Amino acid sequence: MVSNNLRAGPPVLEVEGARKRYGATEVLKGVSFNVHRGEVVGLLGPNGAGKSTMIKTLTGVVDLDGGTIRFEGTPVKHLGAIPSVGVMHQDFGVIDEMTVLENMRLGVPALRSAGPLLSGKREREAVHRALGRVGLDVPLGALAASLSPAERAIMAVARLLDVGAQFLILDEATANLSHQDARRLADAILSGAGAAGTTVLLVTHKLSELTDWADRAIVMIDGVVVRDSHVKGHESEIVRALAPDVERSSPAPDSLHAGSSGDSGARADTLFELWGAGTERFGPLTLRLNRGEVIGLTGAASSGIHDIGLVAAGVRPLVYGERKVAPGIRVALLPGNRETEGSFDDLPVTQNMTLTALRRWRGPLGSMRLRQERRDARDMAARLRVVPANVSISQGALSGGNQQKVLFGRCLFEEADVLVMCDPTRGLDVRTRREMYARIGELKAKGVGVLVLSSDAEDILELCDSVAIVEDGHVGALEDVASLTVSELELMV
Ligand SMILES: Nc1ncnc2c1ncn2[C@@H]1O[C@H](COP(=O)(O)OP(=O)(O)OP(=O)(O)O)[C@@H](O)[C@H]1O
Repeated sequence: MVSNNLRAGPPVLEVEGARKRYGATEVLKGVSFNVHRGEVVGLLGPNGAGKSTMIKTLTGVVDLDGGTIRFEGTPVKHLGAIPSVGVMHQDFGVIDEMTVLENMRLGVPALRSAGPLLSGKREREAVHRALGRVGLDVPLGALAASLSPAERAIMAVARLLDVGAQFLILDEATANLSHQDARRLADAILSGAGAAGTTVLLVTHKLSELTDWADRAIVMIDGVVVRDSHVKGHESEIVRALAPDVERSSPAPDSLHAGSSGDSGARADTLFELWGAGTERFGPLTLRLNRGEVIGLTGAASSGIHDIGLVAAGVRPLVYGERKVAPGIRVALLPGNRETEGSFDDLPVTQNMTLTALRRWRGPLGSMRLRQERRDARDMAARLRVVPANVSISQGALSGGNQQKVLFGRCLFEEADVLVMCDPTRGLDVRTRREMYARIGELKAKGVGVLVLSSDAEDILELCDSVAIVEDGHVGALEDVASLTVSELELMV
């Protein structure tokens, strides 16, 4: 796919011996690396390795305790105020309620006519030019909310490049994008007019993005850089550095699908149905989920798949159609957007894990068995390898991937018959992703029915028996996953 034609120039960014601790926890233990002009460098590492902390020190969100940062040869405290540095996070910094034009002109000096009056014409021309540079053709009056995820991301890049950014830090910015959308974004950044000198530092867990896009990979583990090499020709060594035991811990496809073969004791009775169901965002959808079955619905995050998840879990009401849950069946939800839908930063990890299953720890007189609750949370954290393993700390002190493990632990505590999982592996490292697949395989083998709503092709291929594509809220026919390859699925989404 795209490649940055320019040969790597001198180092733009040099980080030497970066150290950072949060209280007693030393998170960065002397991190050193550099990034050359025109390079695309992937910063990778397991959940909790310190990648976000490294980016936060680079962008000035938190201060380093020790070490140095040099930008274009000059020592700096951080890169936060340097105009040629642009940072993009998962939400792209786009405001949904504003138009494309308004988003593009946010925070930049207004273009005026001769006097103090704003020149609408000059503003529109400037935005047209900026969007043209990244090949984005969207109406300037359209609300950002109406754009596809790829368009929103590309618009955000256009805005950064327009204000002179040449060094882009993408901090898991592609986590919510499908493979195809991430490619479009890469194309926009690296193939856009004048993009030859653009340098990219890319934090990602998606190995496909690394191989598609990056020249070099820096692997961090436990606060230090353990590997720094070109990507091409070193792919398997990079995977091994990231997850030494991934092959061993990877579940065999047969064990993942044991539930549907009937040899696991799972019965093929119906747990849950949607009949001609829909809201203003999707539908009509008819779907039947049986015991031990995993059904996937895939499409871009904006396609309505998460809305289907909320409706399926009974969290959001249907506008039309019917949702039928067999008597006594419990449905648990892993929400798609933990930041706004169910992760409570200020509450301890224990409560984040247990809050939807408190009945488990209720004593005979209704009082809570708090010690048992904490003990169970500690066991669950150990089982899911939450790091750090201290369940008394606040959820907000965990890395994103570890927060996701806590929410998965919450689903497991619910002992539900139906699990509705929206983008279950978002932000998970390679090994943890494999472990989650294995855990879901175990649930399936026990007869739990799982509905996976994911824009990640690997989730669908590893977990699901059948899949339907969702496009602009329209749900296609269910297809047998066994007949699909990764690339076929990626092309479909
Ligand atoms: N505000 C905080 N207070 C205390 N500890 C923190 C805080 N933020 C992060 N940590 C700890 O620092 C370590 C590194 O976290 P960081 O978010 O940098 O990891 P990461 O590599 O980005 O992980 P992920 O891939 O899961 O996003 C973790 O152990 C985390 O618990």
